[in-house]
Amino acid sequence: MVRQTPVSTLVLISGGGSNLQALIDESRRGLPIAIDAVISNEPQAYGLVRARDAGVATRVLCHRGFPDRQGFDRALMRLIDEFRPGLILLAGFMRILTPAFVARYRGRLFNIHPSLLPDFRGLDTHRRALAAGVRVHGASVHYVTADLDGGPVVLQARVPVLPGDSPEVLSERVLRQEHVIYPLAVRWFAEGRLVLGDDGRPYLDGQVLDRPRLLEDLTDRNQVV
Ligand SMILES: Nc1nc2c(c(=O)[nH]1)N[C@@H](CN(C=O)c1ccc(C(=O)N[C@@H](CCC(=O)O)C(=O)O)cc1)CN2
Ligand SMILES: NCC(=O)N[C@@H]1O[C@H](COP(=O)([O-])[O-])[C@@H](O)[C@H]1O
Repeated sequence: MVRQTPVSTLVLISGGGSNLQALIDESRRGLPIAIDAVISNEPQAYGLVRARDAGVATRVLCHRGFPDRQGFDRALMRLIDEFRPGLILLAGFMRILTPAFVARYRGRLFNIHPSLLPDFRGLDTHRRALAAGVRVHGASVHYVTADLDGGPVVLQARVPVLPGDSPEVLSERVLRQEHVIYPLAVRWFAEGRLVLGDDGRPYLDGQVLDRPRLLEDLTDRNQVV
């Protein structure tokens, strides 16, 4: 049974918000989520402008105002819980979250990461991929756990690394794929098709995802939102 009621959703950002914009756009085209608020740890994040232009509530919680990571995360949890979301999406959110935070939102907390995990966890992925000489790069949607960028990956998209690519050119090629796979994975969750099992493994339509689905392998392309 595919759930149809839009899932209340919060999106956490730190920067430009292009993935946020893709989620806003797709929610207007039928993606069954209701983005109730966007929260940024950076007051100047352009994603806040995107949210306001879309009529989405915004909140700023600057991490610099807290003595430690735990204090910031406690305040962030209080703020999030005011909205009682069914889904929390990290979209260019640049803070490592504490184990208490990820435990509270287990199974309904996702991130979009600009590499083919488990390769290139962390930051600066495009420069590192070029330095490593990989021929294929890409993006991953994963559940967020205490293991930084180590949570179960549910969907990936691959892009070629071309001769002469700079980190900026490569990041744009990856970003275009991010804007496809994030809304698709979110749709799977919002429709009740994607769950995180008690065993810590992801299940799609009742079948364990023992490896990420690849966008290019999805025969039913109209699954692509
Ligand atoms: N507990 C987890 N927290 C976060 C995860 C995760 O999987 N588990 N994903 C990251 C997203 N991310 C990469 O996709 C990422 C973001 C930030 C950092 C990082 O080193 N942050 C520094 C500050 C960097 C800065 O302010 O520019 C920090 O928090 O000290 C690494 C990976 C989101 N959180
Ligand atoms: N480690 C987290 C991370 O690097 N996230 C990455 O930040 C970029 C900007 O996103 P945005 O345009 O959606 O703000 C995106 O490529 C996203 O994957």
